Amino acid sequence: MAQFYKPQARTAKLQRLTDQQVVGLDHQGRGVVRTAKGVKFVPGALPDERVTITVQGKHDAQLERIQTVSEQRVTPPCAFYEQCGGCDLQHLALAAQRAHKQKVVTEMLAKFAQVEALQWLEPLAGDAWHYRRRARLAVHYDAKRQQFKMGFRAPKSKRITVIDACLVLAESLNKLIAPLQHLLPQLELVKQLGHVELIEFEHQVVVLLRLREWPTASDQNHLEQFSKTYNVAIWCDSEQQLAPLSTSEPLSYHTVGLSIHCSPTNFIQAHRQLSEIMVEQALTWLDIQPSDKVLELYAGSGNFSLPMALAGAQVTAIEGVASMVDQLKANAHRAQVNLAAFCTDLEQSWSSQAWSNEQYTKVLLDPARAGAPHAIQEVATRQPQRIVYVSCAPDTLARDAKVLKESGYQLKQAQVVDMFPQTHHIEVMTLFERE
Ligand SMILES: C[S@@+](CC[C@H](N)C(=O)[O-])C[C@H]1O[C@@H](n2cnc3c(N)ncnc32)[C@H](O)[C@@H]1O
Repeated sequence: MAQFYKPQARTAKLQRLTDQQVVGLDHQGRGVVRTAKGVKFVPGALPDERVTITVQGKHDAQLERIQTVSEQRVTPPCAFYEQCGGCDLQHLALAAQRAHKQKVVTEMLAKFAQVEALQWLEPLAGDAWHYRRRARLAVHYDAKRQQFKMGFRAPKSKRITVIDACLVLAESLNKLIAPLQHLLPQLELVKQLGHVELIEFEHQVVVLLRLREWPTASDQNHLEQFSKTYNVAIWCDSEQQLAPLSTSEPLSYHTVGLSIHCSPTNFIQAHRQLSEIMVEQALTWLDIQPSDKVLELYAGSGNFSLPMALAGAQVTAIEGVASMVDQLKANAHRAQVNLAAFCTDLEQSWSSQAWSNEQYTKVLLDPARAGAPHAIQEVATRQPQRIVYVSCAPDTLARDAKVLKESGYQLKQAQVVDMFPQTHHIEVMTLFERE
């Protein structure tokens, strides 16, 4: 029989390093340690601490022991903190979290764009606990063992950390977790459940079940009962349809000056207080006048565009998801404001888009984490007076800020929005003006 050479499986050697100095925090909230063998990133470690670490790869290391504890270290109050991948900065005092976020943005702007803000405003801050109005819970059902798991993913893993409460979720959502853990394994649909979303709207809390098929009559009865007991609307999103199982109040969220109707699958800003405060700040920075023609990019269902139109500007809103553009148009019609909305992929050439030939005085953009690599070039060539760029990723903001700087814009103001307390995620607003 032919024999083949089989290389031995390589087992990574774990190296333990004691008494290491933590010199900073990176943009993912990990402690930075400079060892003789290069920089290592250590989740859980804080600047000014001396620590023992186990090196786990070229750049990764695990925190084993803290010899000297930072004055900024606090005890994480969440029982699942060690296993859950959700909040990775609970061990850092809140003021230090905010200062760290501002530092990360400052450094990225300097390093990648050679841009410095003329003025940093104090972070926009709200509740630091029970603030999140939307959560997606991962689920897994092991049919053999009849074991159901629902929770958040563990750090850097597909493993689910089962939870019965979450300290950053709005109370209206938090109180549903334990009852859902009890209900869902009893239903037939548990075998085909993709995930569960909990969303707090203005007048209605929604439990959204992602399924392959519509629930059976028996499951519908159980869910109906749950809906009455906990005063929530159950929505199902199957391959065939997205609809509430029974009656649901119209779904809406409040922004400056009006309520915006939306669907449970539409994007809404995470923090239940800060979304509206952030919109107010954008309106102030843009200094909206009735003579303004404003272009809003990545507009969602109109969180910024509708208040700008209510303030009297002529607004053109662009969004890539058709259902959100439909919502935006319906909301504009309801509010009787001067607003045009178009469904366009902003990362494709704008040359065939009639709306792009208009002259705009001001631009607001709020892209997803990928930023706006193409759109920012298009904006820069049009030379609006003011640009407000809202970002949830400082690295792509810095990349796009470089384009604005090279096109004659100055970064006048910047402000961290503490949209995701207890996590390393950063939201920041910036105001650019033509020099
Ligand atoms: C961070 S959300 C902001 C939504 C809105 N500004 C708000 O406050 O609710 C980003 C939005 O950009 C949209 N989007 C992402 N990539 C896009 C693209 N290439 N073209 C157009 N829209 C896009 C998403 O669908 C999402 O609605």
